[in-house]
Amino acid sequence: MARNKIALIGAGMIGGTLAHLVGLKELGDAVLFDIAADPAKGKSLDLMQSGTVEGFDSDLKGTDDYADIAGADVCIVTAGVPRKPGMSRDDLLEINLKVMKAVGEGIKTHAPDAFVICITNPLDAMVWALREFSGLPHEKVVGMAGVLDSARFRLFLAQEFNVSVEDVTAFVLGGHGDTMVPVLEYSTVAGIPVPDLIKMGWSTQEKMDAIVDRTRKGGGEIVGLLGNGSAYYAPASSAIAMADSYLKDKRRLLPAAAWLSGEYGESGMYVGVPIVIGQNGVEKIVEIDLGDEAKKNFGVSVDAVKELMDACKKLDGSLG
Ligand SMILES: NC(=O)c1ccc[n+]([C@@H]2O[C@H](COP(=O)([O-])OP(=O)(O)OC[C@H]3O[C@@H](n4cnc5c(N)ncnc54)[C@H](O)[C@@H]3O)[C@@H](O)[C@H]2O)c1
Ligand SMILES: O=C(O)C[C@H](O)C(=O)O
Repeated sequence: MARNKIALIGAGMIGGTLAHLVGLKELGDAVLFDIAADPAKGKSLDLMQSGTVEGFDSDLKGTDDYADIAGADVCIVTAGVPRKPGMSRDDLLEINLKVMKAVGEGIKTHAPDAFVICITNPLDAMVWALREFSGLPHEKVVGMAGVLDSARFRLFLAQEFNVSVEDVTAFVLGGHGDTMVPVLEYSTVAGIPVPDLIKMGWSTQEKMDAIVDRTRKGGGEIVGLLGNGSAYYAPASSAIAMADSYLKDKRRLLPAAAWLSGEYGESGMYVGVPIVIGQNGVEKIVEIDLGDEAKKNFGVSVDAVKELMDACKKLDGSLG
């Protein structure tokens, strides 16, 4: 049986970490595509040499030739630039939109059957633009952010309740920006809803509010500490969880930016919602019943994404 082929478009900090996880988890072979070919080739060699020690046989190839991604089962897109301290993700829009055009056309020509996971920021507008430029079916193009934001939310909740992260479930919905919506009423410890845990005296609403706030600012906290670039370990793990669900038809229910056509009262846009990922890509969009506050916050977040889409349309007439 042929191995899976995973194309990593962008071989920077997340791209390299993705390639390492592909090897360590024996998910298949990977192509590391980057406009900077030599660093991509160097990273690939270094990673394959780590495979000698770790005992994985993935073929990892660095390249700047789109022809090398032909036949990819999955493309994970991190090409572009990350933010620096003091910047918002939205400040990356103009430069990364141009990158999405080149990447979308490359995927359209060379890997039109792939399941595409976009990571590049500002995420919801970039995955929308990437889908437009690539012309791939909407159910085969998704954005990674919700798994990462929810992972942060789960970690902070696990630390507050002093329990294993394994037992904490939580959703962050909406756009991947300052308006994202961590949903406390759907967060649980081993199935016990967080609001019930507060009633039981395990924590307080004030502490939960602080955790929600820290989650919303979770990317910026790391950008500030790193000083030059943004998070990459957790983003890579999050995208691999999505790729794994697709490749193994696991049908995991994960929050991700997906194309809406009527769900949550919205159409013609990408935003973070719970989806089931299986062999066909987005198998289902799950419409959970949001409380009044979460619904209002989700609306604010949707409007913020729409503003970014409008900005993209002004910058590139073909998106009109
Ligand atoms: N969605 C999320 O949750 C999330 C999380 C973390 C980072 N990000 C975003 O992911 C992106 C990548 O982050 P990173 O830390 O890997 O950055 P990085 O700078 O380390 O890597 C980006 C790579 O893209 C390459 N590149 C630039 N233009 C290209 C093009 N036209 N074609 C191919 N490659 C190109 C660069 O040479 C570089 O190697 C950033 O936009 C960042 O904001 C998103
Ligand atoms: O914060 C960033 O700029 C990177 C990413 O979106 C994150 O949330 O870590």
